[in-house]
Amino acid sequence: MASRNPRVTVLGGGSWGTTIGSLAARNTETVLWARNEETVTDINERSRNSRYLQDIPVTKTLRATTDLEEAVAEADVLVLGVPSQHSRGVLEQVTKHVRPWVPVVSLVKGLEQGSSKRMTAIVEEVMPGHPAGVLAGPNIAREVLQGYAAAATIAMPEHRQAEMLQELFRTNLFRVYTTTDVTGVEYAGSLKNVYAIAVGVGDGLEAGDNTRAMVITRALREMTRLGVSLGGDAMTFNGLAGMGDLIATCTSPFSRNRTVGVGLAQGKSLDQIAAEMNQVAEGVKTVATVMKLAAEQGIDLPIAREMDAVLNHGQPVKETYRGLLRQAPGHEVHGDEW
Ligand SMILES: NC(=O)C1=CN([C@@H]2O[C@H](COP(=O)(O)OP(=O)(O)OC[C@H]3O[C@@H](n4cnc5c(N)ncnc54)[C@H](O)[C@@H]3O)[C@@H](O)[C@H]2O)C=CC1
Ligand SMILES: O=C(CO)COP(=O)(O)O
Repeated sequence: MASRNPRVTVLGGGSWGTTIGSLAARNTETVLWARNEETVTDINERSRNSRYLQDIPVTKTLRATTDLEEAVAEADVLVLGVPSQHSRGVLEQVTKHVRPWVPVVSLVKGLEQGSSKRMTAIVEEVMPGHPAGVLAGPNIAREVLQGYAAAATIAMPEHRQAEMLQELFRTNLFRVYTTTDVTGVEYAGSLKNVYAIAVGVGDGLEAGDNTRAMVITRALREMTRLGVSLGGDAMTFNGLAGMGDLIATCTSPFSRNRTVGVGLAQGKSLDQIAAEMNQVAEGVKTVATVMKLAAEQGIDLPIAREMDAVLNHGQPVKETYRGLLRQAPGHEVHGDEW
């Protein structure tokens, strides 16, 4: 890393890219690349991103630009903050302008449709030689930006690099832990969205607090079974990126994924929900990929399967919990049942 203060460049001017940019700008020089001119002007002139984060102020020194080449050419650290289905395209645009040793930290909680790849695998493909990692945890953007205490974990293949990057993102109120389990953190972050939709469906059907706790707990088991079989560490799923984020996303009224589930239970169509929200809910597209990965691993994921049936195969939402309750429970820890 450079001897001057490292420059962080965040790609993506949505709610989370802006929030992470704001945190990093407290510690070091930070540039945010957004494609929307109004967002750039809003950040540069008013220290706001009102489109995504209403009137919550961002750090005054955070600078934004629509010029991708200018944003990345001098970067010492690249942060990927665009939704999963657009990440490859953005990385392809930036790769020729970035210096070869620059690490890439993904904020993305989704998998690429078709290839089923995690974002760090895409970085390795599109930007070979760049160290690739991920920052994830229970981090509802607006709460972090408002300054409520929160924590996340940064995963890099080399622990020393995770420790260096930790310093760029942490503040008194945003605690950044380190790990080398990139695979586990990425799968945990992506999988929890699918289960937040399931919990939203339960909440929308007014199924009650015990049901919510049951689904969250059994969801964690499903996430862990798939994530471990794909190479993640089981302990990661019990940590901030797993259990922590599952709790936040399944219970927060601000979660977009949970909101999708609530909307479906209220009889809204996916198009209607997407139009009302105007933000990404990664779990909607992740569920089919998760089913594909589970089939390849020979693992049954009953809760995810019900969400796939609702989202992709026209199953009426009211059938969801009926379907699950028909299954007999097995061994709590070792069983394959939900
Ligand atoms: N919002 C949150 O609380 C958190 C979000 N995340 C994850 O961060 C990632 C980004 O999500 P958000 O910022 O919340 O999304 P968002 O919906 O708030 O914003 C997405 C941003 O990406 C931009 N974008 C979309 N396609 C693009 C393209 N082809 N080129 C350039 N820019 C493009 C949009 O213009 C928008 O600025 C997602 O994977 C999400 O799961 C992770 C932690 C917290
Ligand atoms: O990842 C998040 C919180 O950690 C944000 O969740 P949603 O995308 O469901 O809003």
